Amino acid sequence: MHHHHHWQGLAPDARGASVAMGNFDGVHLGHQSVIDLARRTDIPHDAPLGIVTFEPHPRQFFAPDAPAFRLMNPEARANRLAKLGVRHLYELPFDATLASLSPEAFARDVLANGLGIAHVVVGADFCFGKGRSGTATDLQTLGAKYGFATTIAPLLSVGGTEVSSTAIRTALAEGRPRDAAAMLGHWHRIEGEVIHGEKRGRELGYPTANMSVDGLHLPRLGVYAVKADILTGPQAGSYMGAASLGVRPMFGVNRPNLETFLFDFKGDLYGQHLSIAFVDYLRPELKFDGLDALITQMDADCRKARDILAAL
Ligand SMILES: Cc1cc2nc3c(=O)[nH]c(=O)nc-3n(C[C@H](O)[C@H](O)[C@H](O)COP(=O)(O)O)c2cc1C
Ligand SMILES: Nc1ncnc2c1ncn2[C@@H]1O[C@H](COP(=O)(O)OP(=O)(O)O)[C@@H](O)[C@H]1O
Repeated sequence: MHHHHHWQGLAPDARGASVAMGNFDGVHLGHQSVIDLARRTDIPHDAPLGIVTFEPHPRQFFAPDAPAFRLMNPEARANRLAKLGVRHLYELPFDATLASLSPEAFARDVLANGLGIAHVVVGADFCFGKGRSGTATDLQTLGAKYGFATTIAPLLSVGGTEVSSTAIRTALAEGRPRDAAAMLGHWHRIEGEVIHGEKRGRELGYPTANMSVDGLHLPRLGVYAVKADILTGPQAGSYMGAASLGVRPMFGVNRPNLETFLFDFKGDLYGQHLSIAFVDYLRPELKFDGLDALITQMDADCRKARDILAAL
């Protein structure tokens, strides 16, 4: 995967390319259809498939203090896109200059003259340019004027709900990870490095690999049945587990994090990269009357999670 961060310096590989454009937060089924259309469209130069996206997410740029809403961090997004065969990722730095471009200036200066793309695919709800004033059909009109083809991908529905990053956020916030997965086309995952915690898990008989969830949209806080993939290190592989997403009310008020106990695993995970897939919501976090009660409940959580995961 090649990352290209600057459009003004010209990214030569985008000359004649077919690109999919959007925020791709979550890389859900709608995004996958946009990418498929970009891939399938014959283009004269046989240029590799590209993505044009924005970093930071435009919403983050306009409301930096709003609650974190991203489904995945930029690294996880890049990894997921790479798995779909994307070779070139054009991450346009979303700043005051880019935000102030009119739809026409964006199409002309960024897409046509800057990147030099031959073909762009966007979802039907794509908006662009100052004040989000340009629509997908405006892009088509501007493409005809400045020399690139535009394909508009229809929106998808799953189970009667239009697939969108917003609908996925809602499903996750309501503790419905399977509904989110149906729209994503894959399990919702949180990926990151294992960090040090309070060293309390091992005392309880449940060591937990801790991960930061800062900057991410939070699924409903509580205990989940999860699939856990160790991505790096000598013990890389797939495991099942039970995880707690939250503030650990047993132990005071803490910053939310994700703590995963991996079944049938022994070893050192500090510094390794983990990908945790949310499969089922089991229960809210609770403040128990003593550690024994917590441990008894964790035993029950793990039995339940094993049953659920064995049935996948
Ligand atoms: C399956 C499971 C269930 C948990 N349930 C709760 C809970 O109900 N209340 C709570 O305060 N913490 C809960 N925790 C979080 C533990 O408090 C936390 O993992 C433990 O304190 C270890 O922290 P440490 O990794 O920082 O040492 C749970 C953890 C797991 C793995
Ligand atoms: N089955 C397991 N699941 C999760 N972590 C494990 C497991 N076995 C060993 N570990 C190790 O133990 C650490 C967690 O132990 P814990 O006492 O909770 O420490 P911390 O508070 O630093 O998270 C993990 O980061 C990992 O290195």
